[in-house]
Amino acid sequence: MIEAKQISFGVKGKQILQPVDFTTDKEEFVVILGPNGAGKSTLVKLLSSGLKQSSGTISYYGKDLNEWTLDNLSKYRAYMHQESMIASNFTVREVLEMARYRYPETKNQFNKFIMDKIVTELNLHSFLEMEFNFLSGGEKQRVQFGRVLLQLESEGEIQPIKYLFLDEPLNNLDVRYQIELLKYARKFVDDKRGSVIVVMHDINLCYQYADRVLLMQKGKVIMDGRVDEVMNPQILSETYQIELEQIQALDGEVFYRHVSYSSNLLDKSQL
Ligand SMILES: Nc1ncnc2c1ncn2[C@@H]1O[C@H](COP(=O)(O)OP(=O)(O)OP(=O)(O)O)[C@@H](O)[C@H]1O
Repeated sequence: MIEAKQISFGVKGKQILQPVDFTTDKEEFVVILGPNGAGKSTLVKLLSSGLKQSSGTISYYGKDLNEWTLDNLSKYRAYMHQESMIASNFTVREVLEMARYRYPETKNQFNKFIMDKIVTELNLHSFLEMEFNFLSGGEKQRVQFGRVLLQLESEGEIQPIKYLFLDEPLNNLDVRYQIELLKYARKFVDDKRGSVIVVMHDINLCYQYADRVLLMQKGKVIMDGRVDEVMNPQILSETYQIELEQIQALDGEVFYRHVSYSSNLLDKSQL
């Protein structure tokens, strides 16, 4: 369980995140959605301990974050950030092996097993021996996703719920790998291995994969609820200041699109 009470963040007198409560106590796929600069990455950094809140408290499984050692916390939550450079010439294999660094007690046999499994499932074989920094943007994202998954793997019992924080993980991925990553993250939740808390911009993919959505605007969480409650087209249109409509296909699939310019949204004299 993660419980954040009235957490906020400010810097040099500028309030970047207004006080917010956030609790998650079951396996769920949570998407943090909102316009650029809304405070999404800031919230994810605070919740994953990548940044210290200016006020409020955060606890994991009832224990305040301040009381956790990094070594211990790393086994329960992993954070994939937006920037993918690594300040050294490590190979992809070394980057992945580093994720197992906090499991010295785990037998090498399990480390090898889990590494082979994730490398195969994410199709990373072909660049294992390449220098990480020479990979393309999308390839780096796939390796980083593998790294955070490896970080959370432990032998035996799955309990307690683990937390996978992903900040814009779809950046640079082609459409195949966007879907594969989201399916993998969804399976992580459905297999009861943990919760996924992800910042993303694609509202259609958000609707397809999320259980719960936190909608942010101007440093505030303006809605937090089930995906179908939050992703009301009127609310989304107001938040993004662009007219969006929800379409239901014949097979029942729901998707969103921008109301076309043939509507009265734009001044046609400018076209
Ligand atoms: N350390 C900082 N110092 C000053 N301003 C900051 C700092 N961190 C974030 N900000 C500002 O706070 C706002 C929120 O930033 P944040 O990265 O959380 O937004 P975001 O919703 O993730 O945006 P995007 O969708 O563009 O990635 C932005 O205007 C950003 O410039």
